[in-house]
Amino acid sequence: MPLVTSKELFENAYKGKYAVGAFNVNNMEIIQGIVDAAKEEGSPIILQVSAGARKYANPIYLRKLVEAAVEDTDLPIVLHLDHGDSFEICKQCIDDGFTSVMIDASHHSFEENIEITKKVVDYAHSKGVVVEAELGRLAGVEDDVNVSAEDASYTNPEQAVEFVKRTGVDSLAIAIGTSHGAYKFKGEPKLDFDRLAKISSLLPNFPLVLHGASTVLPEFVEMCNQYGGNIPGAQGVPEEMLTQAASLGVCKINIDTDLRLAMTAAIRKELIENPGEFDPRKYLGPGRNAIKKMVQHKIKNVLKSSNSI
Ligand SMILES: O=C(CO)COP(=O)(O)O
Ligand SMILES: O=C[C@H](O)COP(=O)(O)O
Ligand SMILES: [Zn+2]
Ligand SMILES: [Zn+2]
Repeated sequence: MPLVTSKELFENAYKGKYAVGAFNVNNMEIIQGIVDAAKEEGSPIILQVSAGARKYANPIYLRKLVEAAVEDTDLPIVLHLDHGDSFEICKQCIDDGFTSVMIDASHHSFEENIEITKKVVDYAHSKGVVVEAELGRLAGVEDDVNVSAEDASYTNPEQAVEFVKRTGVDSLAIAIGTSHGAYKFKGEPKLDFDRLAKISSLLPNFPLVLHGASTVLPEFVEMCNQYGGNIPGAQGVPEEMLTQAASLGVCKINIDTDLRLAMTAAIRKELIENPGEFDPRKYLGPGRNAIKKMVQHKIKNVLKSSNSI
């Protein structure tokens, strides 16, 4: 099966009250770990590429690796641009064969966000590609720009309706208290579920997207710290909150930090326990396994998208 768009995946997810995982990819082992997990769970999957990933791995390599995953597994896989910050990068990815792009003009004014998003939607739709946009601002580090928690603002439900109507966008990332990275909450984790329910009720049958949705699993933070790491006070979104969000119209849940932590923890352990080892396969292999196990757990127990293809 060729790469797919997320249209049908989101329709099914919306009806089934589950979410499709969108995982960030940067190299072969990460792609293989995620895709193996999805294959075992019989789940569709979104592989997303950030501007940073394009810079690190070279866009051609990533695209070819994802094509290899499609050929190898026959799974419904979406190739998605994460946080595209201009029409130009979105167009580049659309022309390169991506089936989905995100235009993140959330740092612009409401009117400018609409204008930029609409331009991407018009081009993408003419090529059969779907578009995700963002309204509201997430706290934390995003797009290489530091947005302080005070500056972050949650999505306005009425504006969300107007935004979707005027842009024709296919899905919308909303801000309800999540943030990118490993330090999401200072005290008790808290998301604005009333706001999510309101947005969802005003936009029936419309897929919402949750960014900054890593849980920062204590198991991996502890393993990193045990084997020479220094990641104190890291905290993410509790898994039950993600499942709850999926039942309220969130059809796409973005996870990157949990991949980073799982892989790093496994590699740290391997290198410390086997100081004489210098074959990269001996530590990248366990890194890939750790990703597979973590993603399989997310798909099965948190996002609940198993056996949905
Ligand atoms: O939203 C994300 C990518 O767009 C990833 O969020 P995390 O940092 O919580 O994994
Ligand atoms: O949204 C942020 C993702 O985690 C991607 O991060 P990155 O820009 O460092 O690749
Ligand atoms: Zn953003
Ligand atoms: Zn994001």
